[in-house]
Amino acid sequence: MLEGRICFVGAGAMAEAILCGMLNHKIVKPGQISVTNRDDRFRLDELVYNFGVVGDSSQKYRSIQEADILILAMKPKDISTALEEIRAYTSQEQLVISVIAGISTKQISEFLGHQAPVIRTMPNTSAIVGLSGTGVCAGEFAKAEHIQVAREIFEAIGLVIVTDEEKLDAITGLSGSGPAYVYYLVEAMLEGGKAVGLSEQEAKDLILQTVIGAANMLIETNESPAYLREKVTSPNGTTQAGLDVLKQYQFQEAVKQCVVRATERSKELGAQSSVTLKKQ
Ligand SMILES: NC(=O)C1=CN([C@@H]2O[C@H](COP(=O)(O)OP(=O)(O)OC[C@H]3O[C@@H](n4cnc5c(N)ncnc54)[C@H](O)[C@@H]3O)[C@@H](O)[C@H]2O)C=CC1
Ligand SMILES: O=C(O)[C@@H]1CCC=N1
Repeated sequence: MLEGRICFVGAGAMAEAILCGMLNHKIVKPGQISVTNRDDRFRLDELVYNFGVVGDSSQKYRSIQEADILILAMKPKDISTALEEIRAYTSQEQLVISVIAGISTKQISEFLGHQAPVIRTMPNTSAIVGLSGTGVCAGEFAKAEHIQVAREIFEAIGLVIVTDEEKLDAITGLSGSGPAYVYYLVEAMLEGGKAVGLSEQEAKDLILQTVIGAANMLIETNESPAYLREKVTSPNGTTQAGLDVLKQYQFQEAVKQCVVRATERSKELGAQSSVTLKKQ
């Protein structure tokens, strides 16, 4: 169990995924968690109703002030306004954990204007089912004990890799955004299944089992994806015919460039926020 109070600043999809994962894994009680956002009290009511957390918009600053851990979960474009509004209610005694794409620990410290320990993370929405892959790194003022707290939170919602901050943009482009790439593939396979005469339900059931089966094969056999692919591919068989079409459309290069571009975008989001900070 984690001790103390946790306050989410930003109460959208990612905040919900993390708090849902933490509660499912019972590392905190609902009463330890507060949720705050800019001004949408209906959204807070929804989280209070669904999870039993604390979400009284009239107590926003008090929730922030009384928190031991602040989890920053607003969009990168909103961080400067958000921290400008709340920084007077934050202190160096608090641990600040960010899930925001592209924003460095140094930028967060500059926005806060004090030396609170900052941990930058990049989870993904599979946190809801306890299967996030999360990259975690420490900022200048964070110590091993702070990494340990972040590890405890994010291990409750999946796998954690503690790493250097220079890798966080890459983790954002690979596994932060990664679930969307897999869903996109599933969408395409659904269309394929329907094009060859399966019903939507038949195609969906078979695709999901195929994705789960392939993921489990990768984990349990510890074989490379290339080796496992070759085992499926009989010479001149059906898989070979299908993969030839993927090659024709440069599937592997497209996916590689997708990760590269998403990583670049993470860096751009950070750079855009620095510009906002300088203008203040
Ligand atoms: N959705 C995803 O798959 C992932 C998102 N992230 C990161 O998580 C962060 C949040 O993303 P989502 O939850 O998807 O966004 P969202 O749009 O669902 O939620 C954003 C929340 O921030 C709040 N907010 C906006 N301005 C604010 C302000 N000035 N003060 C306080 N709260 C404010 C909004 O009211 C909303 O509750 C982003 O920075 C994103 O980069 C990280 C990993 C995965
Ligand atoms: O698309 C985004 O910017 C966020 C960050 C990682 C996943 N979603």
